[in-house]
Amino acid sequence: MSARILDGRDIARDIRAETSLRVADLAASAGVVPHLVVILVGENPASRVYVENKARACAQVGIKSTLVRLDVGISAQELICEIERLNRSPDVHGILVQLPLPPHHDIQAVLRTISIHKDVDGFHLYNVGGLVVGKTIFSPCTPYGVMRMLDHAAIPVEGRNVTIVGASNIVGKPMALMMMAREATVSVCHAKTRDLAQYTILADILIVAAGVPKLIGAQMVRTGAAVIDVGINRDPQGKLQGDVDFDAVRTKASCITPVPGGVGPMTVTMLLVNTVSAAERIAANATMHSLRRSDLKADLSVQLG
Ligand SMILES: NC(=O)C1=CN([C@@H]2O[C@H](COP(=O)(O)OP(=O)(O)OC[C@H]3O[C@@H](n4cnc5c(N)ncnc54)[C@H](OP(=O)(O)O)[C@@H]3O)[C@@H](O)[C@H]2O)C=CC1
Ligand SMILES: Nc1nc(=O)c2c([nH]1)NC[C@@H]1CN(c3ccc(C(=O)N[C@@H](CCC(=O)O)C(=O)O)cc3)C=[N+]21
Ligand SMILES: [Mg+2]
Repeated sequence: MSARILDGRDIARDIRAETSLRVADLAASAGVVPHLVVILVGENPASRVYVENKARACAQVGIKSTLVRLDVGISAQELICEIERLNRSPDVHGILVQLPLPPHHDIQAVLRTISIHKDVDGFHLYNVGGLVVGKTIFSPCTPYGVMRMLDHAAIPVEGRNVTIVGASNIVGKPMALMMMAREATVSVCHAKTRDLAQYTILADILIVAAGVPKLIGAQMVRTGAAVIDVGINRDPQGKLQGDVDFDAVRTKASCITPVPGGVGPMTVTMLLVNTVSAAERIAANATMHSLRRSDLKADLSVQLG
């Protein structure tokens, strides 16, 4: 068997085309251009690549994007002030703080400062909690992108065994919650899991987000499984690879995502989708209540919260 390749760039292209139409509608109906602000603290080279990808993708669909670069030594107070300024700005619809942050910042405290209505990463405590009870405003982009890939490929989720390798706040845990919401049977593995293979071999859908090259070999995969590789690992030559031994596993899986060109482009695309949704929600609310600019923030929390 040779697995069908799930092409994230191809699926992303279709979703971006729909997203461009939503951007055009919003301009026509409300005169609003969706605007994403990305905050980058310090000089992490990997973060720079991602941030550039995001800016390029925004431009493609007509979303305005602004990069706010802050010095690595910025204080927690200054960072929080900057976020509060963006929360109040009526022409900003999405705010993303690129992770990781320098170690002297309390990431949860920073993320909680972002208005829940502009939290296009879905990382605010409110949106994380919303995932548990089925009431999020924004779903986190990577797990949301994985769901959209599976749906696009008509891979059923309900009642299936889903194993997730990796339990981070930004990928593994929200992925597990989204899979539970779709009535999958979910196992979540992490670095302390004993005998990883006994869980991976059960999976109808195996999702890997550990950051360990070639963690998953063919012998760990059930024949006919769908294998989703979230991992991004850069070798010393700068070449990207995932967490799955692609050449070995593709002979056993029924479908598999490549790296690059799999989940990565979907993540960026879901950020675009969330940013347009944010702009649509804010524009609708502004129209409904004819808000004065200075009242925007307070009113949103009452009317939409
Ligand atoms: N394609 C995309 O769009 C994105 C890709 N990524 C990539 O996905 C990977 C994971 O990212 P992220 O979740 O942020 O990473 P983290 O480092 O925050 O989390 C990694 C998780 O994997 C677990 N883990 C580490 N080693 C093993 C192992 N040998 N066996 C089983 N589990 C293990 C860790 O366990 P423990 O909790 O016990 O430490 C942890 O839960 C990275 O390669 C990252 O670059 C991330 C975001 C988006
Ligand atoms: N606040 C925040 N939100 C994030 O969503 C976030 C973050 N911080 N920190 C880092 C991780 C990582 N991440 C990726 C995004 C795009 C690709 C991507 O586009 N990958 C391309 C290749 C990119 C390349 O060439 O390096 C691909 O897989 O084809 C990968 C990884 C988002 N993250
Ligand atoms: Mg197509």
